[in-house]
Amino acid sequence: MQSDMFTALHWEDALKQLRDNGQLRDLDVAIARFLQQQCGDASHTVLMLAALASNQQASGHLCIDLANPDLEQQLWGTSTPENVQALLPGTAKAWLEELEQSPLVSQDGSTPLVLDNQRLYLKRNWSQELIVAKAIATRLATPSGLSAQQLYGPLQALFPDSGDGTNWQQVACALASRSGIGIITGGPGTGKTTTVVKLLGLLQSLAMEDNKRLRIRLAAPTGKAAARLTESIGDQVAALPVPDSVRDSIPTEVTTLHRLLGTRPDSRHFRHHAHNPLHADLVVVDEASMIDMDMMASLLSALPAHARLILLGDKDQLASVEAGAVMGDLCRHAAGGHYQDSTLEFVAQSCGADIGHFSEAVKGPGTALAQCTAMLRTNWRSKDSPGIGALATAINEANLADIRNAFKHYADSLYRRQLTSDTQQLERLLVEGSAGHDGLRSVFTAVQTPPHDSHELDRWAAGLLKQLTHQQLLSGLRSGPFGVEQLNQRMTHYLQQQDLAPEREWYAGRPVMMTRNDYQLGLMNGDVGLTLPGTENEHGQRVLRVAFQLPDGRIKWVLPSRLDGVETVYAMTVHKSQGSEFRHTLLVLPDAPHPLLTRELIYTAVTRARETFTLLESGNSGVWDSAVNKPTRRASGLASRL
Ligand SMILES: Nc1ncnc2c1ncn2[C@@H]1O[C@H](COP(=O)(O)OP(=O)(O)OP(=O)(O)O)[C@@H](O)[C@H]1O
Repeated sequence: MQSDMFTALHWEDALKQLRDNGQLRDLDVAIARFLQQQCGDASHTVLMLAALASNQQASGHLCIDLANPDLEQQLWGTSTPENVQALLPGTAKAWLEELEQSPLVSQDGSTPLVLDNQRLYLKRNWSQELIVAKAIATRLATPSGLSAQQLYGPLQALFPDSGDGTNWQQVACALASRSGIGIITGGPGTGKTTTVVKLLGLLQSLAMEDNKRLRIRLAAPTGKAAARLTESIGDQVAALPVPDSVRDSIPTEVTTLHRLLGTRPDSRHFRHHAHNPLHADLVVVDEASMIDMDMMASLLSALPAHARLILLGDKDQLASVEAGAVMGDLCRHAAGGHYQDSTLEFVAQSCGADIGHFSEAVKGPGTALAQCTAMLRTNWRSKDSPGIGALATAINEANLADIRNAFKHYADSLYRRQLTSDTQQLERLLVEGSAGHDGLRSVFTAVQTPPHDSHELDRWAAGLLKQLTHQQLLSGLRSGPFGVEQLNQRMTHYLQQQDLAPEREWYAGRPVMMTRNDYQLGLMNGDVGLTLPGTENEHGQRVLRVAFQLPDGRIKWVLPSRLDGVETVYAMTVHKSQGSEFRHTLLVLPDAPHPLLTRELIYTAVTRARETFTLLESGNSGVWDSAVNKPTRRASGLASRL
């Protein structure tokens, strides 16, 4: 029995078995077959590892980290095949030796597989990681030419009330002014937008004093995130204590990264790249945790050498959907500071902050990257809803006792409900509203009475789209009884039972989400629209159209027949909710732990809530606890390269 198990299967049979088990995709199998054709005597181990390296991308990994003590977990997740030794015989040490001997593997990217520092990459992933690491290192090594003395006066003017403690926003501005890259991380409401607006004021003022004018571009990974930043940035720019000429030269329009780089129909290549760089001197990207390695490589390649890059985001949020955890890798040590003496001195001189006031930061021999990274630590918005902030902090610290206390202590903003056998309990919460927020009934009532004046339609639609964000149900999963697919079906059915929605695919009040980018329509994957009666046709009938809000705030009306990549969105995955905020967020958990339910996922769900958060548990509290105790680990070499 034992010897049978240890007899290696033929590589094709092993691949087939793993594909049949759902542990490899067709694409992964195709890659192994292609490599076998390239190199007839490729070993079983190399072909299997190639297929698994390809498959790792589906879990967000860039490579197989053969030195990872949890390698088995990385390769197989929670279901290591019983005959694993027959599928992939040997140990990581033996695999490394075989890989080193293989003509398909090199260290310099001259082969389809790359082995770099005990990490096995498909060449494309390795190249992207290298582009990102090199571009960041070059920017880190490029001093901005701005001295602490030059920064002092403007920083005092921009932060007049710094008080005695360390003003991390001011420090962030100083550090981001120092080299070709600045990274500002912080939880919701910590003032990332406020800080970056002041930073733009600072850098533009200094440039204009020098008779230059920075070409500034603002971007975010999704349309929704771009729209949200557009909404919040305008007022802040208007309030900047800088001369009008400086204020007027700071843009308030935020575009998506895809639009910034210039998508081309039917091509995955962008219009802007290393040989046709962006026309910009300063690029700010918000919600940077959503940027995957592929996009980061494209962005950095398209930046002209002199242009400064500022990344804003929350390092604790879910990593990007596609492979890589760039923001997490870049901010790995942000909480500790790790500032070198020269950095502390620069901050002391530019911010006028006594070194003693800087004691929150851990002084130490941090990397060059740490010297231009700042973490904002005070949640200014949570003054209105301190419960959300307390819960988010307790989740990040994986402190189950603090989590329980937060629910107890902030019982007016944090709710924990057990879903009972009453199967329509959840539907009622969403339709009638809960925790003091209106539900969908109010939206469905309002959509029945469009304004008579067609000029008012846009404003009406904008108001309803906003109303839709009062309350949002989130799930970490797509499938299963508490996955968004079934939740959306249940909601549709309930609305029909309540006579709020007719039994038709398209009806007034149906919220939909784009599931792919439609460049012709200018709508991006994740954009949410609301189906509404639009203008009257020649027969006096109102034709249904779907209203989307564009990043610049305008309303775009689209006929349902023009939309082929959309789905109903009464419930949304936590992944898709990134970049959005809702007054009341409800997170529903399945009745058993699931590999996709991680600490970052529930942190992201909780921090989507502006005012109140409701946890809906269909099983016992173990599901939530196990998610809190499961941080995401994505294999990548970016952090160690930097
Ligand atoms: N230093 C400060 N003092 C007082 N209020 C502040 C300060 N910084 C920011 N705020 C206020 O806190 C709120 C949140 O700030 P801001 O929008 O800049 O945070 P953010 O980190 O970009 O938030 P998010 O990404 O969650 O939207 C705003 O109302 C802002 O005016």
